[in-house]
Amino acid sequence: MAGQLLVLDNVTAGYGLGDVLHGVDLAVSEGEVVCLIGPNGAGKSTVLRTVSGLLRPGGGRVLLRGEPVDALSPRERLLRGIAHVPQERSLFPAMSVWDNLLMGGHILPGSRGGRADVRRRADVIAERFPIVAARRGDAAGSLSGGEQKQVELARALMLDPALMLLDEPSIGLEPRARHAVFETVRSLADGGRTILLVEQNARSGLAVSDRGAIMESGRVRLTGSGVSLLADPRVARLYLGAGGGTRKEEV
Ligand SMILES: Nc1ncnc2c1ncn2[C@@H]1O[C@H](COP(=O)(O)OP(=O)(O)OP(=O)(O)O)[C@@H](O)[C@H]1O
Repeated sequence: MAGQLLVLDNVTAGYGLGDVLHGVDLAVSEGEVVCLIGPNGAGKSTVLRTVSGLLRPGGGRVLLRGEPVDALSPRERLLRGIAHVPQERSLFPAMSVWDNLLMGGHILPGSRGGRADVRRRADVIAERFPIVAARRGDAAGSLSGGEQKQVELARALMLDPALMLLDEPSIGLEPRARHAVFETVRSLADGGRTILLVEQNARSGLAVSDRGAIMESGRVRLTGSGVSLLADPRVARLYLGAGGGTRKEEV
């Protein structure tokens, strides 16, 4: 299909004790936001790791713009535009917010990586993330979890990535910070960013996504538009909380 940025074709992968992914097929088009949902242990984070290169697939292919990237290192994939924001905190806590942001750009090769270019890009991004401007000199570790997540998202944007992989960005955050994360994802989506998102807050995740993909036991079982999955009674019963009502922990 034209415009497909990322394709996973029959991908198998695991951590040495047998496969966790048992033939994952998934495609993400340019400019599309796709949300992976499913029970704990279904393999959602593992899918993101096979895309960013933290894990090599045992079988199948991962294609970026039609070219296999399976053999590339995480760094090489980053340079091709795949930015992974992991679930766990990933800022350097003793470094300032600003230096953390600049770190996001230093991998840029050649002239794109010139210090002035990196600073200019950081200035542009700081305008979009008020927390970066407000706390730029503070140690990143002194920020709340939600604020750190915003800085992580800002840092990932330093490379102007072709594809953002966001692993449960709302997990563990209090409601206001969770809301802010979904607002950020929505504004990235509105700006045309291509995103593969993993979310436990399935309702909120699907609401900011063009499409959802439901994973179970290492396979994608069902895909559909975010709107259609939200309206599907089986999906509502299994993944969105009984009766389709908004669960307390959701935005
Ligand atoms: N580093 C690892 N080493 C060994 N096994 C792992 C590792 N990471 C994940 N697993 C196992 O792989 C399986 C899938 O985990 P994964 O984190 O991809 O699931 P998930 O769908 O993202 O679920 P969750 O919402 O719980 O994170 C689980 O059985 C998990 O225990």
